[in-house]
Amino acid sequence: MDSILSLSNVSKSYGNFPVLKGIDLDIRKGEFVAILGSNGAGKTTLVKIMSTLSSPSEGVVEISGHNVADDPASVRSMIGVISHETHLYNDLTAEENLRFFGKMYGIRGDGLEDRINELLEQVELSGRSDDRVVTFSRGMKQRLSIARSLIHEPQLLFLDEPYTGLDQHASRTFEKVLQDLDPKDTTRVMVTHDLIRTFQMCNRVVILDHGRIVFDSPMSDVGSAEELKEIYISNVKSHSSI
Ligand SMILES: Nc1ncnc2c1ncn2[C@@H]1O[C@H](COP(=O)(O)OP(=O)(O)OP(=O)(O)O)[C@@H](O)[C@H]1O
Repeated sequence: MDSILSLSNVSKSYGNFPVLKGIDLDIRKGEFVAILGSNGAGKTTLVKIMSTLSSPSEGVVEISGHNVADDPASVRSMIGVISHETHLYNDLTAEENLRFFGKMYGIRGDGLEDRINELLEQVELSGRSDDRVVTFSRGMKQRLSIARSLIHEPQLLFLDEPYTGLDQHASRTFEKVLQDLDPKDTTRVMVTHDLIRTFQMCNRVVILDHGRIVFDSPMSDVGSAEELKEIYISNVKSHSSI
């Protein structure tokens, strides 16, 4: 399969403190990659660099052959990001938020309205489409943020602990949204601490420890969630987060 995301010798330091150290990673179209690691391992920093929200101190990031540093605008139209920050406007309604982001990506007319309705239904917010986001609970904001990230049908979706704030029902709804994405159309990279979900959903696992990749394997080579936990523990020097 073709490569969609490639990192060569990517490093990042904050002042004198190195957070990422010489990361080489190649992600192929259609993969669902989990990035695991303990608190402070550098996972969010890595995702921010992959998704153009932060620049590396050294190294090159390419998305579909575009160098992210030279051509961030082209790259942004190809990617979606779900993180702790919802990037929603509190004073706009759910529908107005999605319309705003859709237009930003150049989607217009009936196509945009259909897409908004489809996504609101998928994240089970159709009944609240005309309510302002300021009246939403945290979990509802997170669900709308999921719809926002998918409005332009991104080829590459980054998920940084996407289950934060979702209750059991909303987590299942979200899993269904994720599973309904055709892997041919959407490559996924997810940071998570949830080893059971990782084992069930992802087809590749990358473990980061102290800013380096210490394990990278297809999930088909991992026998069970229990085995994944053992692999995690044996590869991570401090494992307070599991
Ligand atoms: N803007 C910043 N300025 C200075 N240091 C930072 C900044 N952002 C992150 N760091 C530091 O970089 C290291 C890696 O942080 P990062 O958020 O990438 O970790 P993480 O693996 O995502 O952790 P967690 O599991 O807790 O979310 C931490 O030591 C953190 O304190």
